[in-house]
Amino acid sequence: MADTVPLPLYETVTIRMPIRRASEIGILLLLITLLAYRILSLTDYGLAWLLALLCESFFTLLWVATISTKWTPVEYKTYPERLSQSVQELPPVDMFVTTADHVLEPPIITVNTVLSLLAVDYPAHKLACYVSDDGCSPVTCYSLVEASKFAKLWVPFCKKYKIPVRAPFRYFSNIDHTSSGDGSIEFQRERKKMKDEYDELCRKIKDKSSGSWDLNGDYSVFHNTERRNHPTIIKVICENKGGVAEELPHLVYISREKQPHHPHHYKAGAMNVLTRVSGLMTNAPFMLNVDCDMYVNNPKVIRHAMCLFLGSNDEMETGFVQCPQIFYDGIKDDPFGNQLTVLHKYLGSGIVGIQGPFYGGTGCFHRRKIIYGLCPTDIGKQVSPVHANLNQKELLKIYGNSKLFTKSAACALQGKIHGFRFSNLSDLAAAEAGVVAACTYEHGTGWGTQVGLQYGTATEDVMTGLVIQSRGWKSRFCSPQPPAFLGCAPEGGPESFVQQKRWATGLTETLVSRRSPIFGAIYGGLQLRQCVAYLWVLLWALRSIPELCYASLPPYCILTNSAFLPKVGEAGMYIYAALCTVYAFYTLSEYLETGLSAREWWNNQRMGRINATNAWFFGLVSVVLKILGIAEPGFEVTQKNERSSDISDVDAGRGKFNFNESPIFLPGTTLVLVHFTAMAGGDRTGLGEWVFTVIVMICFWPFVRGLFRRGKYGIPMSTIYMSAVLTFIFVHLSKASIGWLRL
Ligand SMILES: O=c1ccn([C@@H]2O[C@H](COP(=O)(O)OP(=O)(O)O[C@H]3O[C@H](CO)[C@@H](O)[C@H](O)[C@H]3O)[C@@H](O)[C@H]2O)c(=O)[nH]1
Ligand SMILES: [Mn+2]
Repeated sequence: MADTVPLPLYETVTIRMPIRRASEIGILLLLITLLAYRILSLTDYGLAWLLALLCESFFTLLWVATISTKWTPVEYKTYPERLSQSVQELPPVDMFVTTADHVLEPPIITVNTVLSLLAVDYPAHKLACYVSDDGCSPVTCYSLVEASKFAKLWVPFCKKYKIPVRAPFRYFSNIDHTSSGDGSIEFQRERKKMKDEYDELCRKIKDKSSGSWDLNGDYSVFHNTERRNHPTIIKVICENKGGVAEELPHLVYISREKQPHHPHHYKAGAMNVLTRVSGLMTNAPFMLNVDCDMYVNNPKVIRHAMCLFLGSNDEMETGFVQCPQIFYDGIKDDPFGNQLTVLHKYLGSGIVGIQGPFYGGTGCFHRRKIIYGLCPTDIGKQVSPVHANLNQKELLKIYGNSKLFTKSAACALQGKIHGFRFSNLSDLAAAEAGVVAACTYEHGTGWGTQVGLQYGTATEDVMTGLVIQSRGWKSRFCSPQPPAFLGCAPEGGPESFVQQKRWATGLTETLVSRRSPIFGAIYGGLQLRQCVAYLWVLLWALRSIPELCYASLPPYCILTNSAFLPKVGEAGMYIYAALCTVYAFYTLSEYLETGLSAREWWNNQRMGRINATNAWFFGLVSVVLKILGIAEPGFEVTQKNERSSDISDVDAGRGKFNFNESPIFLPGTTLVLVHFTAMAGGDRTGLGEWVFTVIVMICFWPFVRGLFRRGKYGIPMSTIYMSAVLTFIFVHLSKASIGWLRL
């Protein structure tokens, strides 16, 4: 019988969107026509006209970057059921979960993520789950110990009945999981038992979280520890000693050493410790990284990712595999614009079609050797690939002073899957793992620069992905149905801003660093269009300047009786109106095509303006302060809430815009006050400026309302006073500028 060729593990699907492309070019032509019109009539108008020209030039460049990024969208279809024909043995995977604060990130959320990982549909003896706790919390550790006991019942139950969602809080919530189980009496009985056991687990965790408890026995190591000052604590909670596929994967708790004056590099530092400890313990060739709030929603996810890794002949094609970030229990119509559905769909699939998706920090599978700094050109070489011909001494310098670890790293770099593996995790935990988790271990080594996740940015994910792609690696996107992972998006208000500000800070830090995509494209292996795609994202914070400026032009014009828009009846007005109309329909159609509402489109447009002028602006400010050496930006963790879908949005007040004392709300409040002042006491000017003012006011409606409310839904008086002062200065300067310009 002739050998049958195994079917491909994945297919590449090119998405064609001719109408979209035509509209994108149409918008570009309108933008260019508008710029030309502005330049030709520059001498007839004043300062406002020139500022508008500068802002619109910036927007046009961004649009060019948008078109380039969206131009060749691609999708992958994976076939995990074909793996058994093509692959003799599935490779091991080390799974990392990071948590940082048991108050902001309640342990039950981390527990659910861990349970969903332990229960994935993959041979258990090929898996190990490592949890990093930057909060050094005995409650988190206790929760994991209790969770591992529950897992002994939960995992077999999930596998026996092919439960579709293996995070218990979701499975037991009111969401319809009718397809699960076989409906038999036996199933009903077991399900009831699971539910009782899970409730008991929740109760135990809640008890420990609410009261103080005697830290004795297993938990005495947490005695006298502080978040920022404690020795390394490593606990092997569960060990699959016999290497049995049907048992549970290893589960290890790690709280790395912290000392007050040692930088710990936030999540990147935690991930690097996880990489090293797991390198000593299991050294799997693939590593999966999830945030504590991102549970596995598709139990076959590792198999889907393996289709992409193992299905292509060239390793260079799949340096890492990223799954989309999708959020559960999003608020209806996405009032805070933080679900990013449309952004991921259109811009995301465009990037997938260039050099592959960015590393998004969670839901990502890496080849271990890539995190160790391997370049695609060095695959298969015997020596360390960071620089060719490294001897043991130089290796120790890059990877740190642990011979055992460098040995394990050398195995990983050379692609020897089982080259190095300890049989007894617990013995090892006491010794070498403690060494590599110490806070001084990285001193003078390549961690955070040459190897591991990158330091020096609040968005270590984007920068690390950029460094990998600058070395010439490509990445792949894994988007199975149902979605691979689901996570928490901030509830809105201040938290959402904190996150946007952190991202804007981190992206700007990356932009101005020596890792900048521009260098990556000139000196490294970053493709030109990939570089443009990175720039599109990294320019977020800088966008705040033209956005603020553009939004201030109408009140400026009303106050000074000047114009930044063509008058009604002039040719320029038609260009401008056509541009706005086509752009609005183009963006609206993206939402409707994705199955989202027009309301969501509007909410996202509005939040786009609000985020850019407030959170992104402060992101920029924090980078400027960092460069001036005044303040170092940190990593503010966002609050996660355990929700179940039966909370109604209205009851919980979700979706309502709330404020706090943070200066982040200053620009928005000032803009609104400036517009009010202009409307009340401005000179006459063109219709366009007035229409624009009304549009800005509608965009910033949450701020307008916030002015007249008190409590958490109102803008604090201190912010309003500050904004009033800024408004006074703006009005004064605007009036004064008339005189200056005449001189
Ligand atoms: O000192 C720290 C700070 C944070 N974290 C963890 O980092 C993850 C992300 O923190 P979160 O507050 O949820 O931030 P998000 O903005 O939701 O995270 C996105 O953006 C981050 C970069 O800003 C990436 O690190 C994340 O992977 C990505 O999901 C969480 O698991 C935290 O526990 C740590 O382990 N140590
Ligand atoms: Mn998060």
